Amino acid sequence: MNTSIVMRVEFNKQKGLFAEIAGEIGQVGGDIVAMDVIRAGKETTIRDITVSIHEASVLQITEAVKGLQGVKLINVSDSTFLAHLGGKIEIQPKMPVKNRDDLSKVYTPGVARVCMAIRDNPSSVYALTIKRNTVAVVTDGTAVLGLGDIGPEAALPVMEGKAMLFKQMAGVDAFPICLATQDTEEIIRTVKLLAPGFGGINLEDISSPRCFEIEKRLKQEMDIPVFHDDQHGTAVVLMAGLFNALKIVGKLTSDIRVVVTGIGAAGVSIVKMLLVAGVTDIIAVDREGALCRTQTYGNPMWTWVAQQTNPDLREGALSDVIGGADVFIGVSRKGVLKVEDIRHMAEEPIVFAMANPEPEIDPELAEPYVRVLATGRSDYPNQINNVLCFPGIFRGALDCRARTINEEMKLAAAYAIASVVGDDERNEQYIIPSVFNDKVVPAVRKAVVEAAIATSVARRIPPEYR
Ligand SMILES: NC(=O)C1=CN([C@@H]2O[C@H](COP(=O)(O)OP(=O)(O)OC[C@H]3O[C@@H](n4cnc5c(N)ncnc54)[C@H](O)[C@@H]3O)[C@@H](O)[C@H]2O)C=CC1
Ligand SMILES: CC(=O)C(=O)O
Ligand SMILES: [Mg+2]
Repeated sequence: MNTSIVMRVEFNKQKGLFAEIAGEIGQVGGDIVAMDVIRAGKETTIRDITVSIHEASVLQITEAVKGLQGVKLINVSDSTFLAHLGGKIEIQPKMPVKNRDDLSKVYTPGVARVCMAIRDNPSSVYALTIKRNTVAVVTDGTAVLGLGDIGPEAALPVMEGKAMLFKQMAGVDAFPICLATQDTEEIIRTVKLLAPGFGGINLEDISSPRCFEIEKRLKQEMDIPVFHDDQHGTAVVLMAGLFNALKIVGKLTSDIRVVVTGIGAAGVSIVKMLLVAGVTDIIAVDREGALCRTQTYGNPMWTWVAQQTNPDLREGALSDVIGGADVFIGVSRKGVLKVEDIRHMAEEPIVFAMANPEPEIDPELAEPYVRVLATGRSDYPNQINNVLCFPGIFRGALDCRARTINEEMKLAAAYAIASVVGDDERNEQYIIPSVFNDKVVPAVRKAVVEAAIATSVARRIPPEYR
């Protein structure tokens, strides 16, 4: 991914040094996009040079400029880091507190009457506080993006980012909560203790298999919606892309064979959604090869998946079981899928290579052999990213005060995302709407509310349905 950096340099004007600086920047793939003169002396000048450059080359470019004779590199600022200075979100009051009268309403003594009203009628907390619009984004920092166990502090920028997107895309007030524990029971207890202030819980970047137990228990033991984004957000968006890809190749969910590789947080949820959507021929593959009900596994989720899938009891590595598959779905790691594997798939293969940041196969290698290709990346068409799901799904769940987010609501969200791509727009390069398409959140919200009402998990009927 490219970033933009600003390099403040001082150099002698007379010696053609700027050309040398520009040359070095160009050598390492940097693109000068702006330049500001900060000080222009008789002999020397100080300039801010703004450069667009691949993130991986930032160090190289600074070393190259530092190494030039007669050039002093005063400072380098990276726009990505600048965007994070002091954090990315804040709390804003809804009204100013200008005088004693205001103060006595929003705080003591007036607030006491509101507190007692909630004590007497606990459900009025939804009407009289932020609870109706709040989501806790909870992590323990153990599976952050594709970075692994980097700890709760290092996870905070991602959780702030999620909170930002919740607000910008769906008006949801989300709070980043990074827990200093990896103990399943402690996480469950802590989230339950936090619940009074929240209308929903978005679990994020908690490693598998602990994430399954944590989510299951919280769903059982709390009456607000709990949603593990890496499992279900990914599965919902993947299904949306799959529905549209199948329309392009003219195949039905009931007729396809799907190979899912990487049976972790995302993979398990994807298998569950494929089953709910009517796919019967699924082969789940992890490091040890195809999961098969003839085997026993230490991971109870693998045992469950093995029992629900692989009807022909196939065994072996990915390359042994991919022959004849209509669809490959990867949520594992870079390089797992080979061109040879794709060549053994059925006609018009569909490949979702979603490992971040590097997909299961280099898109350029795969492209000549596939009919539809999707990745998790923003620099290729068909980006599968859970940001298409979580803002709208929580907007809908909060608006109808759903007690849970069930399979029907997830499937409805997937169809809603797919429907944003019109029949006349859909093609191999466009199976999934952009994350900035403003039709996505309203479509997902509507579908989720309707599914919640239909399955009797809504505790409030929004005005438009009364
Ligand atoms: N595009 C998107 O929206 C999303 C992409 N992802 C990506 O999907 C990947 C998996 O994420 P999670 O499910 O959260 O991680 P996870 O750690 O829970 O699961 C990964 C699974 O892949 C398996 N695996 C690793 N190497 C393998 C190999 N060579 N062959 C077969 N299986 C292998 C692991 O054993 C594990 O079961 C990551 O790269 C992540 O960044 C995850 C969520 C959203
Ligand atoms: C996108 C996301 O949530 C992840 O990669 O973990
Ligand atoms: Mg995540």
